[in-house]
Amino acid sequence: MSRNQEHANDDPYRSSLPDLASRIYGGSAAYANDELFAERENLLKPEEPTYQPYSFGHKGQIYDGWETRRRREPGHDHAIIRLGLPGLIRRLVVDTSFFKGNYPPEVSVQGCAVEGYPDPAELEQADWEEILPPSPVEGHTRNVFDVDPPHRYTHVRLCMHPDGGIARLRVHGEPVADPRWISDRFDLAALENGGRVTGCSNMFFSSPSNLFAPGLARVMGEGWETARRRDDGNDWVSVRLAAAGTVERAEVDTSHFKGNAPGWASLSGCDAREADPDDPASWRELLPRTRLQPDTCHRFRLPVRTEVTHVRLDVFPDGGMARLRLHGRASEDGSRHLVTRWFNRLPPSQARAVLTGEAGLDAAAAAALSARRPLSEEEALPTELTALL
Ligand SMILES: NC(=O)NC(NC(N)=O)C(=O)[O-]
Repeated sequence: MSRNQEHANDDPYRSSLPDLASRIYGGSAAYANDELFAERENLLKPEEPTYQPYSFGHKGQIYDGWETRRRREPGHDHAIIRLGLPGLIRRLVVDTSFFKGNYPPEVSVQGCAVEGYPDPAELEQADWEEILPPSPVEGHTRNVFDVDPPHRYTHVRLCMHPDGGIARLRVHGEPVADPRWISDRFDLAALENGGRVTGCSNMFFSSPSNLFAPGLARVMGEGWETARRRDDGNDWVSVRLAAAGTVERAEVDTSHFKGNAPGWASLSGCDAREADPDDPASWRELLPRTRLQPDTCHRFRLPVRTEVTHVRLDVFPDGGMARLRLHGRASEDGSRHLVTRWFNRLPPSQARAVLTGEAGLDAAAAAALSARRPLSEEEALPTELTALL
């Protein structure tokens, strides 16, 4: 774990991972033991925090964050967040912007993974695992912590030692889909299914990860937008699919981009199981250069159907796009990858709950299968797991 109180932009890889807790992806501030001064929901707002000096409500100065009262008893304050995208957490940003005389001297973060829809009282009883031990933070600062916990979490708990206020909590990480919710044909590029941006020519105005976010973009800022190009090249983004598979249909959505949609787009694919994605010769055209309209969701059936692990979108010459959907089917080894990646990363308590619940194993058999992890992606799946799909 490393700590950096300057700025997250030193390592674009981790900060460009999606914020698993963001309200944009359905994150929810399920509980806080106290929020007298400012509400816990502010923690998950996608926009940067703001502050207006000398603005007083009934409880005190108004802050854009989560703020508890001054503690007069021993202990600490905590909030529980349900991740919109459960996954592997790689970077925490504890943003104390504008909290100067009232930030917590230390914070800690734990994670848990639970089946179903627990209420706050049930969540308090979950098996919480340490992600960040109590660690000092500065006021009015983006406090960045790189972390590598081994498990896929559905919830995180943020603790302030002993009390205070935090503007935003960002939980950057790699979403890991629950394969029980993946159907035969699905969006192989969607973040929620495990698609991940691997490269991009330009992200001046907004992040390419937005292309693969759930739902529709509400405004231009929720898409991917490049700067105006002043050379002969073209902009592009590449994505590693959630699983190896065949893309059958693409949705190329330029909604909200009216004066800045690309004129044309093309798609190409690469199979990293047998070729190097860094070698331009490894890429094969899936959709030829095709004219686009501004502010339009285009749907294309792909003329070339071949198994790929990566897809690249080229836009000509530049511009912005709201969403890119790549609907298709996982290959046999791709399906196996989706199941093993999920199952191997479940904390032991959730693995046992899955196996004794839906899979119907007794406690001893569940413990034995759980202990066989990590399962190899090369071998056939145990029947108890295929039965869940
Ligand atoms: N001026 C303050 O910010 N005071 C208090 N906080 C709010 N929100 O008024 C406090 O005690 O932390």
